[in-house]
Amino acid sequence: MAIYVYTTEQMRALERAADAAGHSYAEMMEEAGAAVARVIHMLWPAEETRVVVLAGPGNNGGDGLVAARFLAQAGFSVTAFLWKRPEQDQQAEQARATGVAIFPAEEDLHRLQRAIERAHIVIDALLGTGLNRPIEGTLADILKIVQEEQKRSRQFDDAPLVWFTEDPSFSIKIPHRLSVVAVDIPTGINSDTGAVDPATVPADITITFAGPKVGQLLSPAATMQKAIIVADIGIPEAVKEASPAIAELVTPALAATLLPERSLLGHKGTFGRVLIIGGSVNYPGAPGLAAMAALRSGAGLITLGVPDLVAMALAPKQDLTNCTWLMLPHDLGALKPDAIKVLADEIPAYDALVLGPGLGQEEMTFAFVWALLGLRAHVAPRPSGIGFIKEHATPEPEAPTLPPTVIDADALNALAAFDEEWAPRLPPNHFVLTPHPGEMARLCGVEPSYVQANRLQLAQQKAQEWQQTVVLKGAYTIIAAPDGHVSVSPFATPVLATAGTGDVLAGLIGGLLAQGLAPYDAARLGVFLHGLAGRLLADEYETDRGVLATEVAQWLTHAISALANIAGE
Ligand SMILES: NC(=O)C1=CN([C@@H]2O[C@H](COP(=O)(O)OP(=O)(O)OC[C@H]3O[C@@H](n4cnc5c(N)ncnc54)[C@H](O)[C@@H]3O)[C@@H](O)[C@H]2O)[C@H](O)CC1
Ligand SMILES: [K+]
Repeated sequence: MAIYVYTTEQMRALERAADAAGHSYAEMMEEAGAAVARVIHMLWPAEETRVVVLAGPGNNGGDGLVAARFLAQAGFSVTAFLWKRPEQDQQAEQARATGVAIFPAEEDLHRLQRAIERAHIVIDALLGTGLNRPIEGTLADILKIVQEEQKRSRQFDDAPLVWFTEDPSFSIKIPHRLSVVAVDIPTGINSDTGAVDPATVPADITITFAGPKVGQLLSPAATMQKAIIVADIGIPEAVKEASPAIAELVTPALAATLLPERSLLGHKGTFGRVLIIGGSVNYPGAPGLAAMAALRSGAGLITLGVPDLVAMALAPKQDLTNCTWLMLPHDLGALKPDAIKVLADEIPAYDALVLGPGLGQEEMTFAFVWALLGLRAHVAPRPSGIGFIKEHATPEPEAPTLPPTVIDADALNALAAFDEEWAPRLPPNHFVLTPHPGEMARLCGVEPSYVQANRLQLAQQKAQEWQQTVVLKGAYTIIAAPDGHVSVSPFATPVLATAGTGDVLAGLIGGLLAQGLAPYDAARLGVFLHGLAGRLLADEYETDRGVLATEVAQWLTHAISALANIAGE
């Protein structure tokens, strides 16, 4: 079952279409509330748990009251406070009939405060996607009460950011006393832009309906939600497939379908050869990390094309004894255009290339990148002829035809530094560009803040303009295809925010390209496995800091195994 990411308008259209197809609004609300209750019941024991539901004027409040009813029926002790919602409201009446104590919030904030002080769970059902103005007055007062109590009680710091469907594959950490569970989105988050009202209370668990709203995945909203669970509210598959969405979420099920088949009769040639080109004196480790990841991806043969002194430093490293080496011409440890001569003969033997990790930003290295990509013929420095001796001009090698290639790190900076249009000169749908926001900003000639504020749209627009797959890294990494399709990674883990993890991702995608995946699919699967490895490591260490990029590379094998198990289910 595919999960899509929606704008607020797309979500409303989807609900309209579901309603028209016979799945009424009332049924959707019923399912939404039931899902919230189900998740809570899965994680907390009913008998000992006191729940306070804060219900607002719209459908979000309705969902909350449906959840209140199901929770009361399951044996939880439930109190609901209505804000701007009549007490005779249908959902409130039904909840009351099952034993939910209901009070108007406005009239007695002290009672509300006392209830929250004694509660284990606060359900935030005040506002959902209907937010349309700044939060003030009583609503701000209510949220302040929750926030203060949350601060007093919480152990929030290391809880990992996770994303999963209603069948949780990862642990959720429950803060010691008070947890905040948001219905659909935390109140105050703009579901389109990701803007956050200062009154917003961060949620430990957000249960979002049908699919994530795009704003949830953008900054700063992404930081206001820890675990996000996508709950099915019964919208028929056919309606979902026919309705527009802004992106697709890379779910475990989707990633599993992308795993390359493995023939029993395979040999190392079957599984593809990857050539990693990078490295410089200042960054000797980066190509090594890419190679480790390519090895772990299942590719058959990995070669590192690096300056010899980088090879000396890397060759003894444990995993890298499994690689072969290609020494490339360099000046003081920086690759130079002459490297093309060596590469021209070698490249036809490879199924994929990774270009960039650790290259450095020397002018001659950029010239090498341009020449390799066929952007500009390499002009050899003229030998200083003496006297009458005739210059013997060696013919310049043509830029070799490249296999599918990952362009990463300083190779992206080389593209950004190219003084003409590079995109039209590259064969279309042949490259995966893996910029982080800073590199993306340079490539697009905009500020990094602009990239972050427009992540999804910018990646989509540029992938189409450049006719290549773009992986815009960061929390909820975006993968955009040349044909306009966009996928979003479900992972937003700080584990991966450490030096070298980008090199690991580049090598991994390269390894998947070598196994025959198309650029967009290699990128989607690579980003997923990379995030999953980080997630598994965070669970293993029970912390989301201090994990090394080498470990992320090593754990790719665990990630692949976990995913293969999902695929086998
Ligand atoms: N996704 C689905 O298929 C389903 C979603 N459901 C839930 O419905 C909400 C959206 O409901 P809606 O009634 O449109 O909006 P809200 O409940 O968020 O509230 C709107 C309400 O609040 C007023 N308002 C907006 N901003 C403010 C503000 N800053 N201060 C005060 N008042 C404000 C506005 O004027 C309206 O009166 C969605 O999130 C889901 O939870 C369905 O229930 C199931 C199907
Ligand atoms: K909410």
